[in-house]
Amino acid sequence: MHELGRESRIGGTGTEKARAVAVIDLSDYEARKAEIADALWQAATGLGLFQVTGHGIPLGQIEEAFTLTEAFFSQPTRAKAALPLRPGTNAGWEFKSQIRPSTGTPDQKESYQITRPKMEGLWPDPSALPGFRDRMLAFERANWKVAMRILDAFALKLGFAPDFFAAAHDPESPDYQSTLRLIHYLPMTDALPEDFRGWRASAHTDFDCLTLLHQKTGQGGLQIAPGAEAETGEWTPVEPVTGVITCNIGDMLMRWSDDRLLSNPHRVRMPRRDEYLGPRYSMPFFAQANRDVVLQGPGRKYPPITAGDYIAERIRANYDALEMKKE
Ligand SMILES: O=C(O)CCC(=O)C(=O)O
Ligand SMILES: [Fe+2]
Repeated sequence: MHELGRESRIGGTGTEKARAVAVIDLSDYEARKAEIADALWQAATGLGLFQVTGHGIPLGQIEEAFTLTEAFFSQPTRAKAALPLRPGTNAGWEFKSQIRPSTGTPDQKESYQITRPKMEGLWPDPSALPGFRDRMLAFERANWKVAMRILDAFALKLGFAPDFFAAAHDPESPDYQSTLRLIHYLPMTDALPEDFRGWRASAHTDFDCLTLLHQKTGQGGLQIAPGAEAETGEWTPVEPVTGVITCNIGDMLMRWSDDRLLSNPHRVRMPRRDEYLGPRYSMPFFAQANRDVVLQGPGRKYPPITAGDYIAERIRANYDALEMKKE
């Protein structure tokens, strides 16, 4: 698949290049829909990444989710290992197991993923983390609502009916495959010189339609490179601000929009020795159409494929690229 060919060419270090990242206010959405849709479209067809404010998720709810995330990862390894990532799903805990074709090295992180229909037996012990399950499910739903609002603006521009994307991401369906991922990037306080050479998350594009990423003020490192610039290596830093949601287009929506909305490579670099060396926490929500939904763009540029088959193909292509790297 062509997305993968690109991913395996973008693993170099590159340079930094400042570019404006659009910050779009979503408040008073119904009354300002046309104007907001214009701003979202412009950003999503350009850099493929933008930030939103006025999204309706209270700051207190985001901060509470970060606090629960830190509490989750501070549990003993044995408690987390009892909730292992289930193969073929985005549900459960993993430690340094995500290897990207861009570098062939594991991301220096642990993560815990919540995908509604796949969580049986994968919730932490409520006596260790009271309220975790209910609060995280409420946070997941709050993110879903923001994602559906943004996707609705794209539907308007693409000529799809209102609520087209909400139906495609129906959370009550057993085929629901949108995911809230909690991430803990390891601290670098006691790191050896060679540890600074790796990546917290090496360059990749997301598989989904739209990613909503929560970052924390002071815990930076995210960079994006639009289009061909990933290959020439000019990466733009994205400022982390607690409460501001960073959004990027994923491969599924790029295909579904006949390549009009752009899924661009991004990565999380290691801190430099003179920067903040503590842990980094982030919480991306991946809006990914339900498995049974058929993806077909308005201009029919690509043959129809179900979202389930599309993801399976992407996972297989990633695996093959990694096998080639080993040879
Ligand atoms: O943690 C971040 O800032 C980005 C994470 C990311 O790109 C991903 O998990 O796909
Ligand atoms: Fe990503």
